[in-house]
Amino acid sequence: MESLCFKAPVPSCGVFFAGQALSFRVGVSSRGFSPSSGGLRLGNIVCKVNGRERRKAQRLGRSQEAARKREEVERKREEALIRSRGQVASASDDRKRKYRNSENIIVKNLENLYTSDLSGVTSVGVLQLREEEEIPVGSLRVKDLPLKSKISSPETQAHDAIASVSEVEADTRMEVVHKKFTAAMAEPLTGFDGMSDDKDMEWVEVGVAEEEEGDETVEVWKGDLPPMSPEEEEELLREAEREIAELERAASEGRGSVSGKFELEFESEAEFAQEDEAEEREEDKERVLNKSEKEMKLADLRRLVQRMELELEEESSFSGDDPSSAAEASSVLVKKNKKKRSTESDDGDWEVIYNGPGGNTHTSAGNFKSGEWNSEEEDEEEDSKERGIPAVMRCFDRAKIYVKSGNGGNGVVAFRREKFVPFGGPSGGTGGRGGHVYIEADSSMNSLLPFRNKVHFRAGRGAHGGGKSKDGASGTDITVKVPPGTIIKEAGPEGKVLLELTKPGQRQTLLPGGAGGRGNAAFKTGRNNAPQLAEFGEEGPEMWVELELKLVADVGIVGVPNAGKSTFLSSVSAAKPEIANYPFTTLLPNLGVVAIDYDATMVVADLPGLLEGAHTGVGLGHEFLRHTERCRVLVHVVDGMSLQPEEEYEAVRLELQLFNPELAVKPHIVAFNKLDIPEAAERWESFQANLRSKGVDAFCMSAATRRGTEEVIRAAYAFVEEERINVKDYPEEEEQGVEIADIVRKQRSSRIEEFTIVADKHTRTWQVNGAGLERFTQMTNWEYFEAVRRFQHVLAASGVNRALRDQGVKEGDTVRVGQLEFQWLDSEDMANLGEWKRGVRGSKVWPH
Ligand SMILES: Nc1nc2c(ncn2[C@@H]2O[C@H](COP(=O)(O)OP(=O)(O)OP(=O)(O)O)[C@@H](O)[C@H]2O)c(=O)[nH]1
Ligand SMILES: [Mg+2]
Repeated sequence: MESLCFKAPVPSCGVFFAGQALSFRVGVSSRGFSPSSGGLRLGNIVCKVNGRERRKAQRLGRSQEAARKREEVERKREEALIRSRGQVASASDDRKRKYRNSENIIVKNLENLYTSDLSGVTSVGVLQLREEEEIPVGSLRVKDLPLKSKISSPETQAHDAIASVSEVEADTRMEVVHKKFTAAMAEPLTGFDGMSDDKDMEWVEVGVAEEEEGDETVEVWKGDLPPMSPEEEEELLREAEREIAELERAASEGRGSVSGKFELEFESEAEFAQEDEAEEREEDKERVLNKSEKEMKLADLRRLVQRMELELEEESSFSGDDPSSAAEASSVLVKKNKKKRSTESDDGDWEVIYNGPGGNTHTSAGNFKSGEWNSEEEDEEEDSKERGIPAVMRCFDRAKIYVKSGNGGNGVVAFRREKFVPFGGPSGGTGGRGGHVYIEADSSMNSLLPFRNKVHFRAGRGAHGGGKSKDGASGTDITVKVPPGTIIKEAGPEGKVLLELTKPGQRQTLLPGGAGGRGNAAFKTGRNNAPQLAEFGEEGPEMWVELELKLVADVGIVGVPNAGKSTFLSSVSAAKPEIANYPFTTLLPNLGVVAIDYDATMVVADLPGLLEGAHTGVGLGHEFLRHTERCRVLVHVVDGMSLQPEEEYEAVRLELQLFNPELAVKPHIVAFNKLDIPEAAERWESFQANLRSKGVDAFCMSAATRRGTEEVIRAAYAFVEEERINVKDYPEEEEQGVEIADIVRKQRSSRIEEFTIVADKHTRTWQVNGAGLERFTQMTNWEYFEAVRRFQHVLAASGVNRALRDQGVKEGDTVRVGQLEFQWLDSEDMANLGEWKRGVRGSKVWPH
């Protein structure tokens, strides 16, 4: 918003602030204006200090504060003078009165401006608001600007304005004067064309009314002015003058305040300083107090935590036979898992042992030779704190790894030098290709836990070519071993599935290694029989991939915690999962192979228990249900000791459905467990009847005594067989995945003519994108002149130069191809390449 400023010879000049350039708005909002920062000022002008001045003021610091206080005194004196003129009877804080006062001052000032001798006025200033800092002042400093002819004779105009409104009622008169004034001033402002120097500034006192927040216009107070006789006015003036004189005396003597009608105050600078220091001390004391309080609180908290930890330890040492709630068990769980021990034998076998509550141990074991296994207790603790579940559970079936295939070896420039063989010809060999990254399903692995410790997999780089036409050796390939059932995805939220390894021994190329760079022997042609250029080896691609394990099992055992799932698995297979009488004994899925009739086998997976609300994260959540997705049949073990087995059954079914509707339609067998216990046997009849009414046939068994388990297994096997016939073996899933190696190969063979140009006209940068061109740029060895020339030729032949010219590239613009940046030169003569032409063939020195 533009603002008005005036320059006038100033009949009654107000306070001067040395060196402060201020800008203001007529009718500026009073937002940010606080009475405490200066109170109601003469005329209530709200000003904004421009940035430079504000910074200056900040630098001035304390002296500025002192100056402000001096201004305060001055201001009060001004106020006293005004009041003494009879416009306001007392120095009350009443807002309405203040308002009335300021409005009157506006009119007064405007009238002054019009009626006073403005023959000396040479300019009208317009200042722009810059900083959002408002300070109230009573006077304005304006900038010198050429005054338009319209108000070059302000005397007559002002007289006219006053004359025309003299008959109007007193209260509306203000409005009219104000309007006229604004109209008169509006026009010259449009001619504003800049500001002059500070030294040309002068001061004028112009009142501006305080405006209500958000209100656009200046409010004009309407009402009766308190009538005052000339004698009263004079009396008031004399009184004010007396007090001012007294105040000045007090100030010169360095005394405190002067109490009178206007309650003026004055403090010497020394007093200011003293007061400030006292305040600071007070503040410091407060800070110290707060600090000690905080420390006390912190110590209290620490004690509380220690006590809780002790309690937790006591709690967690309860006997294994004690039944306890799920919540208790899971709270103990995290604590107990800290007692992890992991070992690794020399031949790559690994074993992780968890000391569960009640003295039970859970063991996971496997073999991997590619990865190193180290126990990282502290890391795990931190992880478990972060996510609420032990890291080992999170890392069981998920991992994120980095793979990079090897770079190709560089080609070399060499010539055959042999006695009696002049001009032996080029003999620079080609670099070897970089190593590939393979991925293989290893049946000896059953989790992705090894990837907790080894994340980066890099294949070896190809050896450089040699003289005598020797090609470099290929880089060493590496194989990332994963358990069967692993899905390999691109990292990221929308990562595509790249591969799926389901069968043991299945092996795929994940990333092919970079090609070796050609040596100069490869560039020999009829026209150039002594080429002096070679290529760099191609960089091997790198990427982050996410691994996700879905166990490959024929049968999945589901059910609530403590139903006897692990007991069932142990009774039907040779697997030895942890069995204990508390919920969530099983934290990671266990696999077991069940042999039926000697020749038929099937894999059974025992999964961690499910609770109602698992999909919202209750208990261990339903994360592990992912592993049942590949199962052909589900065995639902129902806890016979449960008070309401039917409801329990329904809850688990619902959780299955919520996780994946496909799971709910999978064939499933209901096995009512713990039939050896009389209470359970009592419930069996009603349970069976209940399920039958729903069309489900339930089995009953006692996993502990192995009674009835065979029937369950046979029923499950029948389903498995049926499914096997329906779906001939595993569907060819690996064919569906996106072969990343194919993508890489395709990119490599992409043509250099296929490119796009992205122009940033602002920075004059041209980005040329194209897989073929980028590969070519990366492989160009800039050490050789011929390579540089070849690059230029390729740019021309591929149409890049023409396309850039068509799009308006100019001399000096930046052109980027892949990772390289060039400057565009219009001349065809290749500028500094001229050096090369002067017979520096074969030099490896760039002509800088
Ligand atoms: N009497 C009797 N007890 C059983 C039977 N099956 C399991 N149990 C007991 O039930 C308790 C829990 O058995 P688990 O096999 O650990 O149960 P789970 O379903 O694997 O439990 P989570 O792994 O915690 O989900 C153990 O104390 C078993 O001894 C059974 O058929 N009869
Ligand atoms: Mg279990």
